[in-house]
Amino acid sequence: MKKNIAVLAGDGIGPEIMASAIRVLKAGTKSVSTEFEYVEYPFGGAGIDAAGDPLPDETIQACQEADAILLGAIGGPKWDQAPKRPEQGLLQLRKALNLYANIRPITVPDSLLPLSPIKEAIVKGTDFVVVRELTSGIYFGEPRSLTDEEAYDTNRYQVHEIERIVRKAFEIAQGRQKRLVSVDKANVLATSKLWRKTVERIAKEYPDVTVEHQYVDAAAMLIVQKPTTFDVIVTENLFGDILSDEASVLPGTLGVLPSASHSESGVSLYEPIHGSAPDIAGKNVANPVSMILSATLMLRQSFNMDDVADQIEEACYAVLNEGTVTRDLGGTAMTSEFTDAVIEKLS
Ligand SMILES: NC(=O)c1ccc[n+]([C@@H]2O[C@H](COP(=O)([O-])OP(=O)(O)OC[C@H]3O[C@@H](n4cnc5c(N)ncnc54)[C@H](O)[C@@H]3O)[C@@H](O)[C@H]2O)c1
Ligand SMILES: CC(C)[C@H](C(=O)O)[C@@H](O)C(=O)O
Ligand SMILES: [Mg+2]
Repeated sequence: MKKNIAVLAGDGIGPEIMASAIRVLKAGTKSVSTEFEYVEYPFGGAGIDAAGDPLPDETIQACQEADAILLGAIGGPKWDQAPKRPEQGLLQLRKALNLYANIRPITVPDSLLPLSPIKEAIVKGTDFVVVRELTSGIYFGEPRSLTDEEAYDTNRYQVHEIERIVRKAFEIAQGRQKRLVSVDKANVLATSKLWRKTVERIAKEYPDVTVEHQYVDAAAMLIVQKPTTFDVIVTENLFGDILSDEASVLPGTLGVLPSASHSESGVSLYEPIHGSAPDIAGKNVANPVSMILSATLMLRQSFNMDDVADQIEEACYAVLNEGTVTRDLGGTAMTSEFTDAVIEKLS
């Protein structure tokens, strides 16, 4: 059996961490019967440079036909003034593929406890999932306007968009600790009032899951104050973006956090939660764990290959445990050295 993986390495550290993840994937899957074919397509700033568009036609078509998509990261100062920025290409891709459910697991493996900036007593055992709505809300709402005098965006949610992400979160909670926290700003926002009402209604379909509502400002505090109290968090697009970056303080770096994005029935996309890190790009110092773990999410969620995913994850954690860590975690390992060490564990 052959699986076609569309590879969108993107910009900045994207190509560096993608090269690492693909090397690890090749090592981890070398003795399985499934054959993986990795084909690169231009995307983001690299898409603008190659084809004048952050999401060239060839790229979107290849993504639609692929068995899974691996995405590195996009963006950077080079394209900040471009008529269509790399970030627009990313939003367009998510929308075109209907990737409404962005799953962001936040874990702090024991190997990272000594490196976390937060006290071990607080952070030990952190293991929760942010279920972020990804194709609606203020990112996509119309009208929007920008002049020198005034600017506005529109936060809009239709009830069916809330229903499907909330159901997804309940299903994920059912497979975990059965505790769901819905994060909103229902004391102020109309969208959040509809969100909360919808969660209350859908909750009746999942009586085995306990539900709590938190305002986003309080949730932002609790994530770093009592991270182990969370199991599954469901929230709208913008809040999910912000809270998941905040949660990277728990493991100590954005460089270890992966994500998976799913539609109702089409292809899924796997990408780190962080960006292209222009400040460290091209230096072989980026932490590739976020991309490697995104690849393991692909193995699990698109191909049911839990065994290989387990082996790769264990290899990563073993290497971290030995103190081979990149600069973001206070170490000196280069991206390629870390990758070599993971591959050695797999062989
Ligand atoms: N999904 C995406 O492709 C995505 C996500 C977020 C931001 N962006 C874009 O990336 C560009 C840079 O944004 P930013 O600087 O605000 O955020 P960023 O996530 O790129 O970087 C924030 C900080 O985290 C560090 N960091 C991120 N990933 C790392 C890794 N793997 N290893 C080590 N350190 C890492 C960076 O060096 C930087 O100090 C912008 O153009 C932004 O729009 C893209
Ligand atoms: C680059 C940007 C559009 C994107 C987002 O806000 O969704 C990023 O921050 C992310 O988290 O993937
Ligand atoms: Mg983000």
